[in-house]
Amino acid sequence: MIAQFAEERIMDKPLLVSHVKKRYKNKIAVDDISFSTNPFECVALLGANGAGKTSTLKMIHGANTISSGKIEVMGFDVKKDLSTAKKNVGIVSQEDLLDLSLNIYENLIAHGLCYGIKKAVLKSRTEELLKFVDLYDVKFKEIGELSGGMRRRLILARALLNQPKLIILDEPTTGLDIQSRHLIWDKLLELKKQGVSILLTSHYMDEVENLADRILIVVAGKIIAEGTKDTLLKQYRKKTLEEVFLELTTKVKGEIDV
Ligand SMILES: Nc1ncnc2c1ncn2[C@@H]1O[C@H](COP(=O)(O)OP(=O)(O)OP(=O)(O)O)[C@@H](O)[C@H]1O
Repeated sequence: MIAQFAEERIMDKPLLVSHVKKRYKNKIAVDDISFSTNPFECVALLGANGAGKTSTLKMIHGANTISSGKIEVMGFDVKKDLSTAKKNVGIVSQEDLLDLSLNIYENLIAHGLCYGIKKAVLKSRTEELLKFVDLYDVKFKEIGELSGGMRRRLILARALLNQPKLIILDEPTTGLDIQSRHLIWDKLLELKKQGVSILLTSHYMDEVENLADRILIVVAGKIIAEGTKDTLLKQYRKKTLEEVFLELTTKVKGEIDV
């Protein structure tokens, strides 16, 4: 079991984002957004290029400063206690930052040591995770030899080393073939069943439909719609999520452009 919920107190809200803004000089990239995630739940941020999704994720794991508002990860305030908050979240970002001089196994061990995981625990956890992401049989392969799908699964394993109850993924399957995408989806669904809370961004409607229990549609830094796929279809009287997305993003973007 990756996340040991049975033995630990389950946080009500693994992630709490409250009235958060991100400003880059004169540009407001994230404009007063609020949402939370629950254990056993996957929430998807859906938005066009430049909507503010990555900026939001970066603030959650401390790669971006928070211009205003509050973010809590497992109850830890990211502004006040970033290092503890970071230990409680697994990150699969667009930049994978793997060490090319180390093989798969060594990359995980090196990352675990940086997180302060004790060597004996780290070794067994690494082996367990390599099996979980189906990389055990190739654990001594160099990073340069890996396919895109293998790389993503390695990054997922790396994100899980500290047994986080919240994982955030920025476009986890972009550029992968359909088999590789399904492999990642299976792993994420398994984690969700174990109680992990997942926040992801994606441009793929099928990915969002497969994984997300709740969808937040982001336009120009604001959440303009939120719901399950079914509630969104009903509310906007559409047959597909893509139609809802297109209507909302085209209409609102048009209003903003004027
Ligand atoms: N470091 C930065 N400095 C200045 N502006 C930035 C910076 N990072 C992002 N932006 C701007 O903030 C806005 C939101 O960018 P962000 O990357 O968060 O969008 P996104 O929804 O993740 O887009 P994509 O789907 O293309 O990844 C964009 O207008 C972008 O140009």
